[in-house]
Amino acid sequence: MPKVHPWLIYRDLCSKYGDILHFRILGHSTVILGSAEIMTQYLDKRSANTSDRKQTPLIELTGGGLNFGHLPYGTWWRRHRRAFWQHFNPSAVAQYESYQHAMAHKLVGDILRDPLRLPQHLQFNFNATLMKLLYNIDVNGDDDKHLAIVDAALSGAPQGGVPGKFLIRYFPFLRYIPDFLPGAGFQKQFARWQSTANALKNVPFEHVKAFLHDGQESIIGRLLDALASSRAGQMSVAEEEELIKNVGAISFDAGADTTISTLQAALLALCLYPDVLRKVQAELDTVVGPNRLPDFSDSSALVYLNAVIKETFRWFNVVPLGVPHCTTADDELNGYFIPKGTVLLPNVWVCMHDPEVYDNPHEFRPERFIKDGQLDAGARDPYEYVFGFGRRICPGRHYAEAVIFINLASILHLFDVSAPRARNEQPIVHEMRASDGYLLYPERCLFTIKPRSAEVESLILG
Ligand code: HEM
Repeated sequence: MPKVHPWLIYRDLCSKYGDILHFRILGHSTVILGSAEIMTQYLDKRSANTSDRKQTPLIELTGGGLNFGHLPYGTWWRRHRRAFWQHFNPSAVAQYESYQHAMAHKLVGDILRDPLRLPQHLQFNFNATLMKLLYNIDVNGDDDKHLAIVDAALSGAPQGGVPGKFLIRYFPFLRYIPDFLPGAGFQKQFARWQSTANALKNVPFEHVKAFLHDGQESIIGRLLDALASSRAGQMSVAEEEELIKNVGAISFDAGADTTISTLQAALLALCLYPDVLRKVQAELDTVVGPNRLPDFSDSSALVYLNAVIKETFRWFNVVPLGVPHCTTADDELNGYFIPKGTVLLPNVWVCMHDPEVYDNPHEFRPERFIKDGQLDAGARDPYEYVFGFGRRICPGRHYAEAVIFINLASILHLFDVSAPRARNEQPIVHEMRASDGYLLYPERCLFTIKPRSAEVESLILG
């Protein structure tokens, strides 16, 4: 399997052999789905048989056991998903808006005080907001112990997804090699990752349990209350608690890197396309005006900003090959036999950069989503692809969209972003490089960020 930008290699192979591409490696079948039509046909419309996940010991070993996104399709996964969705469906997410708005205000204050640490401020904002909503924990500054737990826990799991990084993926018996043998240093690394994942699952959860009867409101508290009032359920208390812990922990594991990476990509795009930045700021000036920060109620009037967000999702796919699905039973797709257990990889990147659908797809051009002054309902909508498919579609998508909207609107209303300049005054060109694993991260993400006017400070500080 190609390790570097595999979506480009699959695109070339698919243009030669068709949009269903089959590989067989060490007895395991993998199918690449190479067009938007085939992804919708197979992963959305036939999701009863295409919603499983391939199991590998690496999930547990790298601490990914807390992420129910890895669970096989079945009752245990469904229960997690139902509990998660209760608190992340559109009307639940709407209840978090006032806190998200307050945290966006804090974010612009942090940027004003210390603009050089923009990526760290974005990370703090995302994790601190979730820590409050999930556990009612107020974090204190960057060196907060709960944030340290999140950071430590998120370092392991993505490593398990790096193709070829650990041979255990292909030879599971290697997991039993004792750690004192030469070459078995990975065992110590696995032990560390599992211990940090356990801390993320347990420490904030125990905090909620300790304060459960003090009338404090939080998502995990509400799930625990529901557990207390339905003791006659089908699951033991231990199972229920395990599920609740996982619902909390996955929000960081699945949500943080994806959302922060998308926000950074939007800012990066606006550095590279200053005309787009000027247009979005003109819109904010008209709709929001100089005397307040943007709010969620401005969203329907901020057509251009919403198009910028859609274009960011299209232009920069954080998960370019989606999260692999897997078939539960033998199947047939357009005349091809698909064995049970086949891994299905949707090449999301290719359908977001299809020149037949998006003219000049490598250009960042939000106008492609606007018609007659409104968002164009006829344009291919990135939200239908970048958040995955069928029964596995990302259940955190409404939360992610809200975070991205309010933070981006607030930053762009108050600050100018541009590429930093080298000593010879030339702008430092940003590079888009894939980080390890299946997540794309804009690397070398450097910005110059400055208040748009002298009034910004008083607006932020009130
Ligand atoms: C830009 C932001 C995000 C993107 C692009 C994104 C994308 C994805 C994708 C592609 C999947 C796999 C879907 C599939 O299997 O077809 C997924 C799964 C998931 N995401 Fe997100 N996500 C984002 C943010 C979030 C946030 C903020 C949360 C939580 C608050 C979240 C929670 C989840 C969960 C729980 C799953 C597992 C679903 C399952 O397997 O049933 N995501 N996401």
